[in-house]
Amino acid sequence: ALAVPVVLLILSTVRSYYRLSHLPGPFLARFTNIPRFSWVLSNNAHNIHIALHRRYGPIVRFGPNMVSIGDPNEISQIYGFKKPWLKSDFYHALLMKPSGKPVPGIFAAQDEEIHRTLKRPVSGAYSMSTLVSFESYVDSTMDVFCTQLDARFAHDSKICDLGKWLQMFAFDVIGELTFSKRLGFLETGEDVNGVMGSIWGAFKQTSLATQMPWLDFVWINNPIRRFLRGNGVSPGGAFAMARVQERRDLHKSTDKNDWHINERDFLSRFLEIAAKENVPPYALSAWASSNITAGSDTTGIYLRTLFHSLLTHPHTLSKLVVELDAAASAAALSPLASWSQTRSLPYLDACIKEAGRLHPPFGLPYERVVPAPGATVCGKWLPAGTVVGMSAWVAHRDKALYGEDCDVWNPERWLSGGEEVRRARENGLLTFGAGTRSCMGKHIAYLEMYKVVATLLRRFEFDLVPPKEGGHWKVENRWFVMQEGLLVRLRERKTSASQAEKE
Ligand code: HEM
Repeated sequence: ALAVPVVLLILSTVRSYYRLSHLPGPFLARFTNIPRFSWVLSNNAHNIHIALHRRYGPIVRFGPNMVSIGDPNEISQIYGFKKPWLKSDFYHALLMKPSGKPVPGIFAAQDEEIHRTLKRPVSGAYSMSTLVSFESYVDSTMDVFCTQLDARFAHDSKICDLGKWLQMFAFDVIGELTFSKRLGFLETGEDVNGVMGSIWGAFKQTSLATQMPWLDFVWINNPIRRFLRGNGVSPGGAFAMARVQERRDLHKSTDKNDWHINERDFLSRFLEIAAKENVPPYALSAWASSNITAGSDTTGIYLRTLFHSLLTHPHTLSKLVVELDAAASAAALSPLASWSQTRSLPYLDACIKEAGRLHPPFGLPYERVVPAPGATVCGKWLPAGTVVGMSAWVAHRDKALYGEDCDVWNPERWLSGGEEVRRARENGLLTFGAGTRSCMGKHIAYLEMYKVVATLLRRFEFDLVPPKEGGHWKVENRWFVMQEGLLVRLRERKTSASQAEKE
């Protein structure tokens, strides 16, 4: 009786082996997903992926049905706007399943119809033109951030875990923008209710399931394990839903017929849309929680890379500080830097681009499915149904595009080479994804980052704490490429502006 399934298994393995046998790659990966699962388990998948592409070339077979692409020229075919290729089952593993059943979300939706239904009504809220209306929320959080750094660390040589504080800033900004309420991390200096810890804990498991989506059923979301651990909503989701309820109660208790209870935060926009338009019941929670999960850690990781790179390359830090000081002396940069002021600082812009290139926050390929009848990618035919993906880490280390020194921090690369080269380099960036499913929060993330980097570097001086005092820089890839060990000592800078303010 066992013979039939065994024969079927052998036949299907042989068939899947031959479907893509014309592609190079590690031998075992032709038969099983275990290698790519183990790369993620090692916390170092991004570096393994880069090494494999350097060995085998721009197209590498990562699994029986998974192919990784490294050539930035293929971005438009795979992710383009014309006929977008659908997201693979990688994303199924990421869907929230509070009671076992997946709840659709903008980020992870595989079905184009569901994605459109969720995205269309709210996309205007994320556009460049809406951005300025969110600026005051970033300002109020930056103000708290600076006050806390000043009070806790600037007056003695106490060690500050700047990496943790940048992450807390990124979460609190999103709380402000979305709900007009910070999560309270900056005020307390702590991960209130374990929101940050629980997201990272979940990613440690789901990142593994993305490589073998059936694991999600047999292990992570196995009904027996779920029963044992209880259903429960994540602390981040609970925070979001509590804010929605609060706002609804407030709305009921006022006679106002609109949702503009306090300015125009995201929640007021979401509730207004949900009241006017015919949207599915899960839409509101999908919108309210996606800002926290997609927009907080990502921005925190990006900021850590930026500060770590500047502090380990002091000549680039000095150059940036000179640019900021010159702008301030020309009255073109306020103590709480404004978005419009920071947009005209070319070296700041180059540093921000370079941080996103060198250490993109997402560290696994963005997987898509080749549509019928198949497609030629990097000169090789891929039959319909093949899963292909590009990792930003691999694409951003394309030597032909970014230069021989692409493994190291060099903001100057964004200021040299002429307009055409710069444009091609920008188009090769996958930091925020590409095409129809690219990041909706990109402008918001830039708004936060340009402002906070300029503000902090004008106000404080930072010294890295050396490894012998605990400053061990450590990077762990579980889809988010998290860092640890950005420890600093800081003090207020004696700029002419701060002197004048004191006098
Ligand atoms: C530096 C910070 C950020 C980075 C690096 C980043 C990166 C990305 C990437 C790579 C994707 C596409 C992933 C894929 O194709 O699988 C994405 C999608 C998305 N991001 Fe971001 N993101 C950032 C900040 C934000 C912020 C601040 C928000 C919200 C306020 C946000 C909301 C979203 C949403 C809703 C999507 C799904 C879009 C769709 O599928 O249509 N992100 N992000």
